[in-house]
Amino acid sequence: MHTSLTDPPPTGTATDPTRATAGEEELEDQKAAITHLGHELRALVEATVRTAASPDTLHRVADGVRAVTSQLTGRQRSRAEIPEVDEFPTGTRIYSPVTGAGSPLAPPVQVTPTADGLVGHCTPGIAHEGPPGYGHGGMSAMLLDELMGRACAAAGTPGLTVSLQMRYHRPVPLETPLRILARVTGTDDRKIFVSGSITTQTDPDANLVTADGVFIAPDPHRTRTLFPGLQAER
Ligand SMILES: CCCCCCCC(=O)SCCNC(=O)CCNC(=O)[C@H](O)C(C)(C)COP(=O)(O)OP(=O)(O)OC[C@H]1O[C@@H](n2cnc3c(N)ncnc32)[C@H](O)[C@@H]1OP(=O)(O)O
Repeated sequence: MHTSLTDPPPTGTATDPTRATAGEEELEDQKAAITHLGHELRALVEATVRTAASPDTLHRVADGVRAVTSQLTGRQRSRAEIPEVDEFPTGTRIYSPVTGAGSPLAPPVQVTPTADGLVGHCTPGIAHEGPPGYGHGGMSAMLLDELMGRACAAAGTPGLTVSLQMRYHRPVPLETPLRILARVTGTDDRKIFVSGSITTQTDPDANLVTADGVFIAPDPHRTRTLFPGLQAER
């Protein structure tokens, strides 16, 4: 299972049963619309980094994009605000630059639980290029950081990365379905030890990138200072 830029736009996302309120239908509509826009923006980003269009065309498109951007008016989300459609810290983050269906930066990774952690699937495009034809090393770190962080939350203890040790074994091919694994390997008080790997889906035994990370569950007394959006909305 993976998504690519050529897939049709996905519709909607999983429903959080704790949100069975009068606004649920509106939230689902909002998620579907955010997902639709994210899909089109990812296609724009990919077309932008692949095109060989003339300067005239690029200027014309840039003016068109500016006109489109100016339509996204009205209230803007503040820095610490958690979108109403999110299920922070354990579920969907719709604008995540890794998994967010609404983010033009995200491949986006589809995450599924496994027996002992999480598996992610995605197909990065040329927009995520480092060496010609291969993924950017920072992109691999971002994929693993997110999946490993989510593995902490899935194991019951959301945490923040304090250390991420990366090992790049082979270049990560672009436009190739990838598999990202993450699992918690141990805990010590607030410290959570996590490992992760990236392979292609067709050759899951050949590690391209591996990582070991330490995550820290924030001191419960400081969580609301770190994330004031939780205080306001949850
Ligand atoms: C919803 C899922 C989303 C997933 C997103 C992906 C994850 C992310 O990208 S998170 C963003 C990147 N990370 C950050 O911004 C974190 C920045 N760091 C911090 O804010 C703080 O270090 C914080 C809040 C995590 C911990 O601070 P604090 O509560 O003061 O912890 P502190 O008392 O210093 O350390 C706790 C323990 O961790 C240990 N520790 C701290 N840093 C490290 C480290 N780099 N390596 C190993 N151990 C460490 C300490 O030694 C201490 O251990 P012990 O209790 O045995 O002495």
